[in-house]
Parts: sequence; structure tokens; C-alpha cells
Amino acid sequence: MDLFELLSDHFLNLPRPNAELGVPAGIVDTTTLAAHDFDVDTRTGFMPPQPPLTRLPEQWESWERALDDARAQKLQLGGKPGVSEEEKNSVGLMAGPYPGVSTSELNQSELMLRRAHHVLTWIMHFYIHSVPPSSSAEIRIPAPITIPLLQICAQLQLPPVVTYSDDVLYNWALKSPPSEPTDTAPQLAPALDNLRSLTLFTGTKDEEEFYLTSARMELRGVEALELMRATMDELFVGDAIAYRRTTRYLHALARVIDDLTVLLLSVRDGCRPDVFYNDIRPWFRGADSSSERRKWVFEGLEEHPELAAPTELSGTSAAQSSLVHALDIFLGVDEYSHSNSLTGDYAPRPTASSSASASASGSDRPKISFLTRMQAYMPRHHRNFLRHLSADPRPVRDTVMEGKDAELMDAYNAAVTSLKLFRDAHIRIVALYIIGPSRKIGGEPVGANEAEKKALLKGTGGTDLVKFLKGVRDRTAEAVIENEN
Ligand code: HEM
Repeated sequence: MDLFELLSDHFLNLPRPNAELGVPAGIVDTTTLAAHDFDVDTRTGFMPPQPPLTRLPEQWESWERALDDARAQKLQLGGKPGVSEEEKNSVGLMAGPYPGVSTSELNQSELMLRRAHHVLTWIMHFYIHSVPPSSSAEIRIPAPITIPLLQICAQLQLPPVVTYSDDVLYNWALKSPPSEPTDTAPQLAPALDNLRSLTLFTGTKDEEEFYLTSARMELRGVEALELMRATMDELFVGDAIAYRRTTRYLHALARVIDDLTVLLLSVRDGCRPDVFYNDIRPWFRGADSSSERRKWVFEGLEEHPELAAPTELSGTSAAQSSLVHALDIFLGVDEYSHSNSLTGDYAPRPTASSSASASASGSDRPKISFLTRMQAYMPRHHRNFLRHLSADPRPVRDTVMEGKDAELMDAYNAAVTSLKLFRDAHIRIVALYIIGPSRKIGGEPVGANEAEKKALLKGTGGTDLVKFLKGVRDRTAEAVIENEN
């Protein structure tokens, strides 16, 4: 037998778990090498340790070529004034040809599925947002795109829209190759200045900087994840030494969050607010955040009863970053920041029509906080990681609340205060990048009646952004524990 041939019952040879049923008890989830560890890498955190795939194999070349074409054509936003019909014309993108492309072989590899989600959702956003908004009340997405996309989404358990994982987590390459790892110098995380983005809507440096700001924050956040793990180990022991160490870890965590704030603010160095607002951001919009509120109609579903009609179609937002959610959950701030009163808008829901169309109304749906809803847009292993973190039987906040250790409480409050300061800085960024440009005369991509203006001040995730972001920031501040001594 070939030494490299795996036995049929070898764990690496196990079939991919059924997306709906999950992993059977006693079976290891091998969909990614780190799946048993929630796909959280000790060097790169929520980013993959290796650069993502840059191209699918030959069988799916027609998709890759369509994406190449969309980028090469420099498609323009359909609502942008002064753009020629030719520049808006993206109908060819949807027409294919995508002859009989099957997705089943993609299921062998999580990396290929990720790339396929990236390619198809990117093509779809290119199409949707380059069709002039006035042309119809709905936008029909043809079956050659919707069917494979929904099949891939079922495997990945992700919605059929560009998500943070498509534009940040799995959208990077190294600028220059790292040195080969050796026994004495193991492979390290990529240097923060050695990253470039793979796919861009606008081809601008500004857009790349926008994505890379988040990517750098993810990499800086690795230390935060390590500090969380170390704290949880200490609190398991729970003696005086453990409290002292935890105090140190929480101060260190506050410093990491301060660094995240610095990195966040550094987006101003490479991404111009007007370019972001007018040229970049409209490409991210989902069905619930576009000013014209066009229905997205996924054609071809009537012939595929096995596929679920999409219910989540919010635009991509860094609110889908698992890192910030992890900080909230670990510090017990999520009880405040993920409160059901901070809902944002409701997700669009499919209508009962035979073709699944996503309408913009959903106010009869039960309230769920916006941040909790955003977890549906995260890679499923990361979602599970957050669930696991939430189930920690000895949460740090409970220990601090017992009030036995004043220094521990100070350290905890320092970390929560840093998170509040992070959110203050984020609100400043939103004022600079969204609120400011939206007020400039002529700075709006589509007309300017009151309803449209209101829609323009929605986050790409569909929130009433000022109210929502201030709410989350204020609720974070409320998580500081008063020292009653
Ligand atoms: C130009 C830069 C940025 C702008 C204009 C911006 C804008 C927004 C907006 C409008 C929201 C409201 C939610 C929505 O509807 O989408 C939001 C939420 C959020 N953004 Fe950003 N964002 C920027 C950069 C970042 C970066 C780099 C991060 C870090 C990963 C980040 C993390 C978050 C988080 C965690 C939320 C959820 C609210 C919270 O937890 O406070 N943002 N952002």
C-alpha cells in the first residue's frame, strides 16, 4: 500500500459532515484542520493561518472569469450620476455562460467553498449595484448564480451576500513571501504591513485600506484571545494567585483593546471619507440597507425545493467581526451591548411567492439584537466559538462581581473602559466617513428626499446607525462595576 494513502476509516478521510445534521457524536469535525479548535488559530486568530485560495480549479473557471471581467470592466454604481450606460452594463455578468457547473466537488474542501462563496457573492453584488436603481422595483438574480450560491451557502451555513469573511478574513494575500519556517524560527503570523487584498469593487487603495484595517485588527486581536484563554484557565483554579494573574491579564487586555483603537483610527491614513462614502460603501449594501429598497429575487428556487430561500440579506459590516463579539462576551458586556433593545432594523424575509423574493419589511418578526443577528454572517466555527465562550461556567464578570478583590475589579473596569473608548473612536470614524459626507451637497449618490436621506444614514448592516452605535457604546459604559467600598 502507498504509505501516503489514508485508510478509509482514517479521520482525515471522513466525509464532510452533513450541513444540516452537523457532526455525529463521537466524530471529529475535520472540515478544516482547526475545526476542533473552532478554526481559531493561535497565530492568526479568526484569520486563517495560510493565505486564502486565490482561484478555484479549472472546473469553476467560468465563475473566476466572470469576476475577472467585472473587475476589468471597472463597473460603476448604477445610481451614480454621470455614468454611461456602457459602464453600468453588467447584465452579461449574470447571463453566464456558466454551463452546468456543479458544486458537489467543492464540498470536499472548506477552502474551495470559501473561495466559491467569495467569487459568487462578489459577482452578485457587482451586478445588483451596477444596475440603475430606477430600472425596476426588484432585482432578479438569475438561476445560474443563485442555485450554486445557495448550495454553497447551505454547506457553509452562511447567507448569500458578501460578508466580512469574504472581504476581510478570506480576502488577503502576502505582499512578499515569508521566510521558510525552521525548527528554531517557526512560522509566525503575517506582519501587519505585509498584507494586500485580493478582490476589490473599486480597485482603489482606499478600499484596500478599509479591508486591511480590519485584517490588522484581527491579527492584533490574537493576543486578546490568548489572554482570554489564560484568564479562563486561572479562574478555573480560582485561588489568590489566580486572581493576581487574572488582574495582570485584564490590564494587558485593556492595552490590546487600546491598540485596536489606534489601528481603527489609522484607517484615516489610507482611506478618504468621500471616496469611501460615495464610491466604496454602496457596493456593500444588502437588501435591507439600500436607499431604494429593491427586492432581491433569487430565481430558480422553484426547481430546487431542497434549497431554503434566503432570510438574511444584510450588507457586509465589521459588526460581523467575531473578535469584537468575543471581547463583549468574555467581559460579560454582551448582556448590555447585545440587548434586544438594540435591534437595528429587521432582516428582510422571503415572501411566499414561488421565486424567493426578499422583501424589506419584517417588523412582525421577533426582536433579536442586531449584534446577535450578525453572528449568522460569521463562519460557523467562529459562531460556535462564541457560543462556547458564552457557556463559560466561570465568567470573569461574575468573579469580579463577588467583590472580593479590588485590584481585580479595577483591572476588569480598565478593560471595559478600553472597550467603551474603542466604541467612542468608532463613532468618530462613522461621523467622519458616513455622517459628514452624507451632509455634503452633491455628495449623495442618489436623490435627496427625506426618506432617501434617512436610508443613507443606515449602516450597511441596516441599522439606524447613530442611534444604534451610541446605544451600544452607552450600554458598554454601563457594564463598568461600581466599587462599593
Ligand atoms: C471607515 C471605517 C468604518 C465605518 C464607516 C464603520 C461603520 C459602521 C457602521 C455604520 C456600523 C453600524 C452597523 C451596520 O449597520 O453596519 C458599524 C458597526 C460596527 N463596526 Fe464599524 N465601521 C468602520 C470600521 C470598523 C472597523 C475597522 C471595525 C473593526 C473590526 C469595526 C467594527 C464594528 C463593530 C464591532 C460594529 C458593531 C457595533 C459595535 O460593536 O460597537 N468597524 N460600523
